[in-house]
Amino acid sequence: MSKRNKPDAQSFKEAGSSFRFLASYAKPHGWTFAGVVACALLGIAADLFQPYLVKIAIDDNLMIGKNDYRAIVMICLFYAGLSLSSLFFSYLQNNLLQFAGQSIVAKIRKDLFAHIFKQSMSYYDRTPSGSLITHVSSDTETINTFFTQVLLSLVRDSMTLVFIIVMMYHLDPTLTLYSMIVIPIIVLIAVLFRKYIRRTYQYARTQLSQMVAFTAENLSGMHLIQAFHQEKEQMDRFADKNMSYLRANLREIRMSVMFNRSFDILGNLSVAFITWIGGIAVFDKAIEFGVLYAFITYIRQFFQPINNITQQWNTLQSTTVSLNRIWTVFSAQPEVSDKAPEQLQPLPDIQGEIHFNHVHFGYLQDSEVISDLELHIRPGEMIGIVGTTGAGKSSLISLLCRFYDVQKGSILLDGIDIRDIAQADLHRTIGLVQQEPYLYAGSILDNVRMFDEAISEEQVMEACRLVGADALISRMKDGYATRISERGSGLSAGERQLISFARIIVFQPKVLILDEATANLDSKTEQLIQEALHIVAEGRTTLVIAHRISTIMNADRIIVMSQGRIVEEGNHAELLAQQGYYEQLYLHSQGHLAHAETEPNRLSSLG
Ligand SMILES: Nc1ncnc2c1ncn2[C@@H]1O[C@H](COP(=O)(O)OP(=O)(O)OP(=O)(O)O)[C@@H](O)[C@H]1O
Repeated sequence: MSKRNKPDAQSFKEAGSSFRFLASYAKPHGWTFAGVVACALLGIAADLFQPYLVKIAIDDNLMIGKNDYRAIVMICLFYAGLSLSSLFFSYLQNNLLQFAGQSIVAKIRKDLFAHIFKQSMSYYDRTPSGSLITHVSSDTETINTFFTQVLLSLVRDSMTLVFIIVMMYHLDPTLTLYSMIVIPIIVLIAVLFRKYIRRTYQYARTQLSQMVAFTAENLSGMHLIQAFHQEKEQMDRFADKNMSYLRANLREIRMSVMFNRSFDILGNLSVAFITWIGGIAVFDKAIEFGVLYAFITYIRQFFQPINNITQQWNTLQSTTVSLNRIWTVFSAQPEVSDKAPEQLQPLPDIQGEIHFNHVHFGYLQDSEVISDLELHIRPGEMIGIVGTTGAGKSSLISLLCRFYDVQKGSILLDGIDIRDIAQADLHRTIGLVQQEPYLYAGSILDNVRMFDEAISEEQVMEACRLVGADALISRMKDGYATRISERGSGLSAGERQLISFARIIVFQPKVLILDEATANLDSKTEQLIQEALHIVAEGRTTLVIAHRISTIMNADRIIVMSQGRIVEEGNHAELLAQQGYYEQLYLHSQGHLAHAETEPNRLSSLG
């Protein structure tokens, strides 16, 4: 075995941990599994007693010319009874196992979804959403197959094997020993194929997950793809991935077929071998004919469970792979987490004072995007944030929302370090409106109150009236009950924005953040949004990131950022008077490009 393929202690440890994790989910269903084992035992006994009944009929009746019709009829009735009981127990066993398997998987899926939700933004930065979809959907489904197929086969078929060996030994120990010659060959074939099947299976799963991830990414970026006429390129890339998955699947199937056929051949050879050895024994009168008949029936039945167990090998491989992937998700600890409850500070009546206290932050080690940033915001103040692309404006907001933790320095809300506040409390205090507000598939009413039934329809209508969205909602076919589809398609950018403003009014956060909220709007809609913004910002500390200077011209204070630092600060008039970067941005936004270009390009040379 090459060094690369050698399972190291770590991989055994991981497989052990993930199966222990699965066992913890299976534990509450212990009694159901006990029921499954009991049903399997009774079903197998009913099955395996049947050849023995025929042996009794042959050796104790037919072969000795007893001609006891009553005994033959009784044997036949008993035989039929055993068949029916076997059917009944197998039905019961399947149902119990399905119940346990489905319940376990539903619980894992629920916990997995909750665990993914707990992760910090950095986790989503490095984990493609497509792979998370695969974990929640198909990986959990594989675990279900493990319970309903693999476990069923392991329980039922391994018990069948033991029963058959016991019955064969009872009939004739010598023939049993001859039959057992095949066992080392079976082990050899299993070991030989094991390594290859595992590798091909893992490869196929990786191809599938790449294809799903690619599909998910394309669906979320569909606007961009169509706008840039990227359909053909994306189709070609998809076709490549699809083809790789097809090839990987075919390779895996080829391996499985070879594996299964090897067992069939082995089974047929064993029957021929036993017929030969057993036939000689019958000629020599060493055994009775009925014994040989029962023996051949058992040896045929002997290969069935072995074949079943080995057929489950693929599923076992896939379960290991899926389980490891799910386990990896469960092992991920959120980088941003709440302190112990006793260390958390309660949020009293928040005033909305914010202090960025010499904050340093970078997404990657040794690459700061916020450098020693110091900013003090008074309660109720409206702050405009402008700056060049990549200056760190959105990162600053992400830090305030605690999507990431600062690396040095601190952020204080009313004097409390936000790391000492429960995230749920912090997020209730801060309202975030983004350039593309997220809307759920549902009614307008539910979108404004975010499915919180405690918020009445009147409150929602009042909020919409305040931000000027009421008139447009009333014009819609079903008013507030109008259903909007995923991400709010069917509504204009301005309408989506107004709905997200109404949300702010309803949830009453003390701090309001608008991240480029008016960037996508035409000037008429922007005017509408500006008016709504003034209403929404009333009595709240407000931070507005804007590309258009017009959005923040009236802010109490404007900060200009570049390369993670504040380079200018003041109100609109003060900043213009400084004739610095702000003035340049202002001239750009006013369309005075010619003037701006005569100036040295100070914005891009900042830092
Ligand atoms: N999730 C992320 N992972 C790694 N780097 C990031 C991430 N988000 C932003 N950055 C980088 O951090 C820097 C600051 O980005 P940020 O989005 O804060 O700038 P910005 O001022 O909001 O820019 P824009 O006006 O273009 O939105 C940029 O260099 C950007 O590439």
